[in-house]
Amino acid sequence: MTSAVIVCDNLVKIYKVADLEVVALQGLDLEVQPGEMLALVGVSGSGKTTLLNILGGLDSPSAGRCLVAGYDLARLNERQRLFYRRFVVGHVWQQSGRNLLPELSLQENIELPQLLSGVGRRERLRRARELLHLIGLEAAAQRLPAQISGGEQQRVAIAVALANRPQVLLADEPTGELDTQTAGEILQLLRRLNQELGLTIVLVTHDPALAANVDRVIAIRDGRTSTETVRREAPLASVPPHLTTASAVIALPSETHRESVLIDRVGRLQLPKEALERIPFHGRAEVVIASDHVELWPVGSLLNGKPAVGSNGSESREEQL
Ligand SMILES: Nc1ncnc2c1ncn2[C@@H]1O[C@H](COP(=O)(O)OP(=O)(O)OP(=O)(O)O)[C@@H](O)[C@H]1O
Repeated sequence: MTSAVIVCDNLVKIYKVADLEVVALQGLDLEVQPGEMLALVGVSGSGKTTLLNILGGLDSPSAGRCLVAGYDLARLNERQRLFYRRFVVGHVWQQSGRNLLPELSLQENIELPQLLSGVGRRERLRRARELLHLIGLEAAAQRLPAQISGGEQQRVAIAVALANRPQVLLADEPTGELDTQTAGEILQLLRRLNQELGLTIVLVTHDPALAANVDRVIAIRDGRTSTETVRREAPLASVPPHLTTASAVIALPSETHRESVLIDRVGRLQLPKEALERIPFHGRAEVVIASDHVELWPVGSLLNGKPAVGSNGSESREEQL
C-alpha cells in the first residue's frame, strides 16, 4: 500500500472534438506524498491543466487510474463527485474573476462554499474570520473583490478554496497575473499553509521563482511526466559541469536543485530536449548495461560495446592502441 495522497497510474485523457481525438494525457504516472508542495511545469498544450482538472474532479480520465485521498476519480458517481469537489480538494484559478463572486463581500465569498455544504451560520462566520486572519485581510472582510488588489484577491481565493478544509489544494497559475513582488507574497502564503497546516499543494506554474521554492518540480511533456527536479538538501559548493540541469522548461540551478528523468513501470523514459538536440539519436539508441548504470549511444557509435569516438571527438583508447 502506498502512503501517497495522489496516485496517477498510466493516466490517459482523450478529448473528442467532432471527428478528431486529442490525446491530452498519454500514460501519465505521478505520486504525491501528503504535505508535499509540488509544481507542474511544461510548455503550452503539454497537459498540465487537463491533469489539474482531473485531480480536481472537474473532468474524468479516459483510462488509467487516479486516486486522491483514497477516492478513485474514474469511479465516482455524481453525488460522490460533488462531495469530493466540496470537501477533499480546493481549487484556485489564475483569473480572480473565476475564484470570487463580485457582488459578495470577502467574508461572504469565504462563507459561500460552507453555505453550499450545509454548515451553520455561526461556524461559517467563525471559519471565515479564521481564514481572513490567516491571509491577513481581517480588516477588509466587508469589502467587495473589486475594492482590493489583485494579490489580495488571490489571497481571498486561497481562503475560499480552504473554507471546507480540503486535504489537497490545486492551483492553476496562481501568480500568473501578478507582479513579481505580489507573486512572492502569494508564494510565501502557500508555503506557510503547506508548512503550518501540512496542506498538500499541487500547482501549475510558468514562474521560475515559484518553481524554485517548491519541494519538487515535475515537467510534463506530451501528456507524460518527463523529468523531476527536487531541491537539494544542502547546496553544493560546486557541481560537475556534466551535471548541469537539463530542464528545458524551467532551468533551476544545479547548485540547489537536482534533476532526474522519470522512468515508468515498463521502463519508458523521455530524454530531456537538450539531450535530443545535442546528440543525434534519430529515434534509436544502442544500450550498454553496466553493473551500476545504463548508457545510451547513437546507433553506430559503438565498436565492440565501446565508444568508437571519444566524447571530445578523438578516437577511443582501444582504437588508438
Ligand atoms: N476541452 C478540450 N477539448 C479538446 N481539446 C482540449 C480540451 N482541453 C484541452 N485540450 C487539448 O489537450 C491538450 C492539453 O491541453 P492543456 O490545456 O491541458 O495543456 P496545458 O499544458 O495546460 O497548456 P497551457 O499551459 O497553455 O494552459 C492540448 O492539445 C489542448 O488543445
